[in-house]
Amino acid sequence: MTADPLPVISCKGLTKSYGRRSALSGVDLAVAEGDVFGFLGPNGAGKTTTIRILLDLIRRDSGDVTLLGGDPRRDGVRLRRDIGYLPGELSMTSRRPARELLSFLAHLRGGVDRRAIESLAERFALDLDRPVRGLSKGNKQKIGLVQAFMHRPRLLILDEPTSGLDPLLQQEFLNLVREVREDGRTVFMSSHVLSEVQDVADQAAIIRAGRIVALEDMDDLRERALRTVTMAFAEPVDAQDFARLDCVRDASVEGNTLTCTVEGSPDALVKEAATRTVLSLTSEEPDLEELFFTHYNNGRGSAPQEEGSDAGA
Ligand SMILES: Nc1ncnc2c1ncn2[C@@H]1O[C@H](COP(=O)(O)OP(=O)(O)OP(=O)(O)O)[C@@H](O)[C@H]1O
Repeated sequence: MTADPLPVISCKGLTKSYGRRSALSGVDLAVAEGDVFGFLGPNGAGKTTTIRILLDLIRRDSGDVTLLGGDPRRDGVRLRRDIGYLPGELSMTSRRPARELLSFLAHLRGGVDRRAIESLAERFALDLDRPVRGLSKGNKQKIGLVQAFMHRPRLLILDEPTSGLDPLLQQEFLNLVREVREDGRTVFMSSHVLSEVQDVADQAAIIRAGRIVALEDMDDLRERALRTVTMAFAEPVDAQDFARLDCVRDASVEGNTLTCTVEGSPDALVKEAATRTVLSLTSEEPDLEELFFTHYNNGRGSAPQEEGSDAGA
C-alpha cells in the first residue's frame, strides 16, 4: 500500500483579521493533486482572503500553508511558475493590445508557446489585437483566464473564474478545466454557487463567515442524489415491477407511463425497463445544490447561524 501523496494545497488553522474585523477564523483545507476543488461561499465569506494568503499576496495572522510542497513565503519564485492565478478583481488599464500584455506575462513566466496563447484566445473568442483598456469586463476576464492557463501550470487558483462570462464561454471554461484535470493537474476555484462547479468538481467546500462549514466529495453527493425518471412504454406496465427495485422510490403508473424517483445508479431500472419496448425516457438532473445544503443544514456541518442567505452558498 502506498501512502497518500501530499496535498497540493494544505492550510491549517488559517486566521486573518483586517483591523478588528475577523475575516478568517481557523480555515483548514487539503486539496489533492489532480482534483478540481470548488471553494464556495457567499459574499464576504473569506474566499478571496484565503486565496490571497495562499499566494502570499497578503499575510496570514496565524496558521500553516503549504503549496506544491513549498512555503508561499519562501518559495514564491518557483511557485509562481508552477501556478496559474486568476484574481477576483482584474485591474487592466494598459492602452496596449491584449497580445502584448500576454506576451509580457509569458516572458515573466520564462516563455510560453505563442500558439498556446492563440489557441486559448480563440477558444474564448478573445480579440488579441484590441487595446486592453477599452475592453468589457467579460473580455478582461478572458485575458485573465488566458494568462492563468497559458503556461500549463501544475496548479490553477481561480477566484470566481466564470464571473462576467456568457453561458457558452462558461461551458468552454469548464471544458478547459476538464482537460487540466485529465492532465493530472489541479484546479482550485471559488464560486458563489455549487451549480457553477458541480459538473467538474471532485470536492467542494463551503466557507461562511471565515470558517469551513461543509466539505463534500462530489461523487458521494451524486450517489445520494435523487432524480425523477419518466418512461413511456408501448404497452401497459405494472408499477410493482419497478417499485421492488432497490434504486427506485415512489413508482407510479398512469396509462403506459411510469414515473419514479431513482437514487444512485439507475442500472436496475434500465435493465427492468429493457425487457419491454420503451418509447421515451426523460431523466431530470438532480439538484445537487439543494442536496448539498440540506445535508449540512441537517446537523452534519456546524454552520454558524447567519442573517439571511446569499446566492445559494
Ligand atoms: N482589504 C480589506 N480591508 C478590510 N476588510 C476586508 C478587506 N478585504 C476583505 N475584507 C473583509 O474580510 C471579509 C472576507 O472578505 P473576502 O473578500 O475574503 O470574501 P469573499 O468570500 O471573497 O467575498 P466575495 O464573494 O464578495 O468576493 C469580509 O468581511 C470583507 O469585508
